[in-house]
Amino acid sequence: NQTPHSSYLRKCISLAEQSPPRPTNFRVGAILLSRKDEDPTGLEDRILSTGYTMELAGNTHAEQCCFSNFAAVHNVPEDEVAAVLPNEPGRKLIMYVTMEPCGKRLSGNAPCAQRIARTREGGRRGVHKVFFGVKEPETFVGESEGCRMLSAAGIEWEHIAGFEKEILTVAMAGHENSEAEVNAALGQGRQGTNVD
Ligand SMILES: Nc1nc(=O)c(N)c(NC[C@H](O)[C@H](O)[C@H](O)COP(=O)(O)O)[nH]1
Ligand SMILES: [Zn+2]
Repeated sequence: NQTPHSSYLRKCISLAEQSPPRPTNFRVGAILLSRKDEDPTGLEDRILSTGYTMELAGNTHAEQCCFSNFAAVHNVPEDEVAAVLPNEPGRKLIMYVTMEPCGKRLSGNAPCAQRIARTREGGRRGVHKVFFGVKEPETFVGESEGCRMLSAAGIEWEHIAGFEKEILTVAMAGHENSEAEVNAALGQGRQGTNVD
């Protein structure tokens, strides 16, 4: 199967490993790219931006940094990124994230599913699909709402199995008893399901 998902998730894990460990969030990595329609191999992908948790100042999430970095290159603030994202016929915007985009944040900051949904403002196609390696564990906000919010915004999502333990180990490295938390999250039985 010549899908590029595994190599992108491995790249996202490397990004997540650059995130400073904290007990109050997860270390996550994200990639934004443009993919040619009908190109399952991803050989014609164009990487647009990357991000990892707390890459940028403040309590920032990987997906948020991914958009902020792209917006900065185009001299607009992150909340105007929709206007500068490519909107080309024959190509679609795709995101790879180690973890399901958050639907709620304990800090109250705008969740990433909302930021992703906002890329479709102004009738632009915005992000078409999000691939992630794990559902968000229930550590902070209980049952995650991210996938439901993406679906509600007409954005497809898909869980790519096979990297759960690795992704969770990186994500929870700053947590107390992280090993036990990783195993609990793996056992939650929510990993590996494609239904939200
Ligand atoms: N998809 C995703 N990318 C991230 O970069 C990140 N850190 C999380 N983490 C989700 C988790 O639910 C929140 O980190 C907590 O709810 C605390 O909220 P804050 O991060 O302080 O806003 N999720
Ligand atoms: Zn988030």
